[in-house]
Amino acid sequence: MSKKKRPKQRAEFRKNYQGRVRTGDLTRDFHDGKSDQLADVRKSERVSGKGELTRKRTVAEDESVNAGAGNENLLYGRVISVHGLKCRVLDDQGNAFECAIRQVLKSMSIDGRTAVVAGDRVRFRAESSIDGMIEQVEPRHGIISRTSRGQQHILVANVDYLLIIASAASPEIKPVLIDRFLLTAAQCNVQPILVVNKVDLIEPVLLQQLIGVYASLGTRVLMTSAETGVGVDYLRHLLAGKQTVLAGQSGVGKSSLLNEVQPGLGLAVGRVSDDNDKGRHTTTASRLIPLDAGGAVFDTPGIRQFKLWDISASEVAGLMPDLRPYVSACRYPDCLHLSEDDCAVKNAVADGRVDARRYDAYCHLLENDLLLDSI
Ligand SMILES: Nc1nc2c(ncn2[C@@H]2O[C@H](COP(=O)(O)OP(=O)(O)OP(=O)(O)O)[C@@H](O)[C@H]2O)c(=O)[nH]1
Ligand SMILES: [Zn+2]
Repeated sequence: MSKKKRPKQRAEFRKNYQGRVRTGDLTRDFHDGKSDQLADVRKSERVSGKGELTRKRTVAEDESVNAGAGNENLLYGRVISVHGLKCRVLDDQGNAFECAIRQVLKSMSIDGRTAVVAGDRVRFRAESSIDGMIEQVEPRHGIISRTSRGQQHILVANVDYLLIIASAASPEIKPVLIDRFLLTAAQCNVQPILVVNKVDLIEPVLLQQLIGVYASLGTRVLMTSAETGVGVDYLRHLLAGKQTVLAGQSGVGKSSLLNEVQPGLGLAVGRVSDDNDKGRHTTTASRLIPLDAGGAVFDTPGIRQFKLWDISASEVAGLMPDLRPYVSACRYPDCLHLSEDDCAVKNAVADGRVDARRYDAYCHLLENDLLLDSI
């Protein structure tokens, strides 16, 4: 085989391999947090030389050999963060490695920046106890991204849940922030979970109306207290085996809740300053927190407070499940449902088919987040 033909063949191998294996054993096992077990299964099948899995894996090995290295000694890991050409990777035992990216992976991506992204499941070669080389990247699902100058920039991949944490008090609950995160979840096709923490600070009945609105949209809503432990068991149960990204402003209790979900984590907890009712961003670096029950929580400052980067004003109503049914009935295809005549969304609000508070939320999002930016 001539050297020139190799990249094409590799691409074909990759295509076949991805199509047949990705949605099956590798990805699922990772989500179940059973990669050690999987490694054992593979080892035994390698010995027996039989079975589907062995055959598929051989293709993968060929691919790696083509890339210039065998993969018997590759470790599984998850990328925590990417800094230029280096990635910080956590292996399945929780050891951290600084990894470079194999050139062939870089050249396969159209945009060099997305060859490897935070959240990626990778196989890498340990070159010392702290350094390594990423050889393979598993296919992605649940991508949270933004687009800048026409290019998609992935912030984190392989996300099952966007955990939107708000606090009932101190800082006070801000529905606008919740709405913004919900839109992002809808746009990225990631399931949102709304957690209202610090319920020990108020009469829970005061939250009933707000929670009712979100629950009626089909959003899962939990009330928790890191202080008293209310709702923590259920949260732990939900997060088990899933890849979760945290969102929520500073001081709402993200670290405190995680410390309760997994006792012994010992994450630093900040103090909400009295003067402005804001937290202080105790946590500034990206972190990946593997959970004992499988899965992991991904916490990165860039995502916690993100804005509506990629959503245009005309898309918002279509991303709100209660407004969506009326959008296509509008007279003008580019209707913003604000001041246009004979607007189906406004008519639905007028006769009570859409909750007026939700329409207010819609106007607020548009006016504060989107229209101002574009003026
Ligand atoms: N009363 C009460 N206080 C809480 C609760 N959860 C957290 N706190 C307090 O709120 C403050 C902020 O908590 P953190 O866990 O640091 O909040 P965070 O969201 O991780 O903040 P950043 O790291 O700045 O983003 C601390 O003083 C916590 O003790 C709760 O359920 N009830
Ligand atoms: Zn309209």
